[in-house]
Amino acid sequence: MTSTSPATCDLCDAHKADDSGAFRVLPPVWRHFGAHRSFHGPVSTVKCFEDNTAVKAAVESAGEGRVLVVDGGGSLRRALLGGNLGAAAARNGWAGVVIDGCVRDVAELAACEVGICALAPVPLPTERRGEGQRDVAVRVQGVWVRPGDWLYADEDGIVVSAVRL
Ligand SMILES: O=C([O-])CC(=O)C(=O)O
Repeated sequence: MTSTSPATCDLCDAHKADDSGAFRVLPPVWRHFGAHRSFHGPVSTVKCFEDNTAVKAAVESAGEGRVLVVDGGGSLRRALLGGNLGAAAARNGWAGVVIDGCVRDVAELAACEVGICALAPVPLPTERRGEGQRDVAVRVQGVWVRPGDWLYADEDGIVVSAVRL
């Protein structure tokens, strides 16, 4: 799955003149934590803040090759995904998880056969209060990402498109 992902640089070469908003490049703030450094797929979203209830529910459901984009409000205080949820994402067929927020269990995540991008590691987990929204339009680092968009990630960065590229 991952070896066939188009390179983000090639996608940007092809779409660099696209000013329609259909093709978007996320700001370069991401670190890779999963075993897959190149991944792509249609987007499903979670919007939450320092509560990973909805992230847990999502990665414990069938991923079907999708990329879960988590708008965590950029919080650096709590980890929205760790080794258990990373393993669940891999087991349930998610292509990747992109978290505008933090992760933990870095060594365990490195062994998860899935793409995982986040801002940083932090060891403090969330407290689950049942909050969070699923499959709403989110803003990730200032860029709109919508369910059904296509996301492409590799070591050069992350791009999002309204259509499959
Ligand atoms: O359960 C959590 O909140 C995060 C975590 O540590 C894991 O996924 O293993």
